[in-house]
Amino acid sequence: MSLGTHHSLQQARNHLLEHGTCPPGALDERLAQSWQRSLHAGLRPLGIEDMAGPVSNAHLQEMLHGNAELLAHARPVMDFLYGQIRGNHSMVVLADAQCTLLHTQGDRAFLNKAQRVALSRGASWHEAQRGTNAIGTAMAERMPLRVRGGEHFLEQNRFLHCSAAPIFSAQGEVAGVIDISGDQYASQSHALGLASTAARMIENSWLKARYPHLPRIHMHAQAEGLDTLAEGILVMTEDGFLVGANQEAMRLLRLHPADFFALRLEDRLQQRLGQLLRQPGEAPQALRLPNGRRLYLQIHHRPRAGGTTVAASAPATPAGPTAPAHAPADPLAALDTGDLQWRAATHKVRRILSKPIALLIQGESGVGKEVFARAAHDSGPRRGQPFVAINCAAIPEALIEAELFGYAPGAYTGAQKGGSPGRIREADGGTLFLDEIGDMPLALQTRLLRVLQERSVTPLGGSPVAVDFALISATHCPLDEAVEQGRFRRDLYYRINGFSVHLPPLRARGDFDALVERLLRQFGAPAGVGLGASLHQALRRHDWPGNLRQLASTLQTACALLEAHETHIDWHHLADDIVHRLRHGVALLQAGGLAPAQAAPAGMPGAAMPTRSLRSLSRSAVLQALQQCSGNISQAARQLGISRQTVYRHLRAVG
Ligand SMILES: Nc1ncnc2c1ncn2[C@@H]1O[C@H](COP(=O)(O)OP(=O)(O)OP(=O)(O)O)[C@@H](O)[C@H]1O
Repeated sequence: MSLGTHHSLQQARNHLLEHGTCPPGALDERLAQSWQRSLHAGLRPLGIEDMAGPVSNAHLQEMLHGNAELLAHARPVMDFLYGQIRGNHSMVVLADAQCTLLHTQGDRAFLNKAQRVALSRGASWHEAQRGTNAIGTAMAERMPLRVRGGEHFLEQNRFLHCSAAPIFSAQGEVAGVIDISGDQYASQSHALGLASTAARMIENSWLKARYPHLPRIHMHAQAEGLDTLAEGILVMTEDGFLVGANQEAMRLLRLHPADFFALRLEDRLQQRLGQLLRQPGEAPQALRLPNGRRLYLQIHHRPRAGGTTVAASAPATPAGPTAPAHAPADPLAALDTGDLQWRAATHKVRRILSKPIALLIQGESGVGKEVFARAAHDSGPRRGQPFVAINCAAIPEALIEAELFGYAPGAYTGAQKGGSPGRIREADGGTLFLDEIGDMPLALQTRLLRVLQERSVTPLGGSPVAVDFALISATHCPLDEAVEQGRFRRDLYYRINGFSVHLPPLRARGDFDALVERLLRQFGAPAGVGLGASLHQALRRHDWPGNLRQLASTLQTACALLEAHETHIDWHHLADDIVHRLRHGVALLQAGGLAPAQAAPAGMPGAAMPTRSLRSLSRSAVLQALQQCSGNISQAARQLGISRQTVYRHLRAVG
C-alpha cells in the first residue's frame, strides 16, 4: 500500500464527499471501502460534535471484568511490545471486540497528545464512531492493517500513524484488537509486523490456557517449526471433537467457525488419532494430510486429576460377561431400577457424555428429567463443576433475561447495585440445565441461540464474556410441534437437540416395585417394611399423572406417618385426597401424555372409568384442588402431586 500524498488524498476525499465513492487507485481498496462505510455511518471528515465520549468508570470496570482473560494474556505482551517502541512517540493499545479501548501504554508526551482525540481508555474506536482508523477497520476487515496520516477519515486524526491486528478467540471470533499508534512522522516501519506478532502471542497463550485439561495438537510443516510462534494449535475433546484452534491451525486444516464443537478431527484428517494421543509430549510425529501435505504434530495433554484419558479412536471396551454393568458410584447407574426404556436412555446418554453434544430430555412432568440431567452431569467429565438448573417456566418473563444473561451495574431500575453475572455464567466449566425450555419467550430464544453459537454471554448493558458449558435441556411438550406452530425457533431447536432421549411416564415403567422399594428406603422405612397387598395393587394400577414426583411425595408422607411398631405401609398412611383418588380411579391427564383407561382396584367403590374426557376431568380436578387450597397454587400442586407449571398449564387452558 503506497502512502497517498496529502494532495491526492484530499482530492479523493472531495470525490468521496461529492460522489459517495473513492476514485479508483487513490488509496488502498480496503481503506477506500472503509471511507465509504464511514460516510454511510453519517460521519463527516470535519464533524466531531456528535462523537461519543468515553464510557463511565463503572461501565469501564464492568468491561475490564468481562475481558479479564483477554487482558491477562495481553498485558505481558503489551509490556514486551512497548519495550520495542519506547521513546518513539508511540503507544500500545488494547481494544475489546466492540473496539472500546481497555488498556493503553506509551510515551507520556504521546499519551497526552492521543488523549486530545480520545485515544484513551474507555473510548470507542469503532469505525462507525471514528471513521477509518486502524483499530476499527482491522476489526471490520478481520485482518491486520495500518492507517497513516490523511488516510484516517477524520481530519483530527491525521497526526496519527496506526497499525492494528485483530486478536482471535479459540473459536475464531475477533475478541479484540492490538494496536501500535504513533506520530505519523516518527519511524513506524515495523509497527504492523510487531502488532501482528503480538496478536499471535496473545492468541496462542490464551488458547493454551483456555482448556488446560483437553488434548492439544501443535502442528507445523517442519518439525523445527513446532514450539515457535508460527505453529498451528488446536484443542479437541478426548473423543476428538474440535473445540478451539488458532488461525494457523484453521488455515492448515481448512477449518471453519461452524466446525467448532461439531467436527470430528479424524474425519478431517482421515487418520486415527488414538495412537498419537497415547504419546503426549513425545517426539514430533509426521502425518500426511488428505491433500498430500505433510505435517509434524506434537500432542500436549494434562488430564484433570482423577480424570481419565480416552484416546480419540480407542475402541470402546467391550462389555464382556465378566465386565461390571456400570462403573461403581456411577450416578446414572444408581438411578437404574430396571425399566428397559429408562435403561436404554441411560446407555444412549452415557455414550455422548464426554462429547460437546447438546442433550434434550423429553418426558411428562415429574418423570425425573432433572434428576436424570443431574446424574448425567455427575457421571460425565464435568462432575465437580457447577450444575446450574433454570426452570424457564417458573421465572416471570420480564426477569428471565436478567436472570439468564446477567446485567451490568445500574443496567436497569431495581437491579442489584453491583450487577449480576447471570445464571449462564454461573454454569461456566459445568452444565447448564434449561428445564421447560419450550416455555422460553421467542425474543430470549434468539439471545440464547447467540450464546450457544458464540459461546459468550453479553449481560444487559455490558460486553461479551466467554462461557464454556455443557447444555442439557428438558421439555414436557413436543418441541417439534412448537416449531411448526412458530412458538419455538427451528435453528435453536436443532442446536439444543444434538441428541434426545425420552423418559417413560411412571404408568409405562416396568420397574414399579423396584422403584417403590428404592423410595421407601430413601424415605427412611426400615428394611423389610413394604406395602399392604391391596394398597400395593391400587398404587400399581394408578395412572400417576404426576409421575415419580407424585409417587415419591405419596410414599414420603406414608413413611413419615409410619409408627415404630408397624410392619407395613397401608391405606391409613396416605393423605385423604390420594386415598380418594386411588379408590375412585380419578386419573388426571398429564398434558402431553395419554393415560390408558384402567380399572380401579377390584372391590373398590367407584371402580368404573368416568365417561367424561380425561382432559376435562383433569381440569376440574385442578380447579377443585385450587378451591380447596383457597387458590394457593403451590399447595394445590402438592395436593395433586403435580408440578406448579402443570397447574398453570391447566389454568391457561381453562382461559
Ligand atoms: N429415579 C428416581 N428415583 C426416585 N425418585 C425420583 C426419580 N426421578 C425423579 N424422582 C422424584 O420425582 C421428583 C421430580 O423429578 P424431576 O424434577 O426430575 O422431574 P421432571 O421430569 O424434571 O419434572 P418437571 O417436568 O415437572 O420439571 C424428584 O424430586 C424426585 O422426588
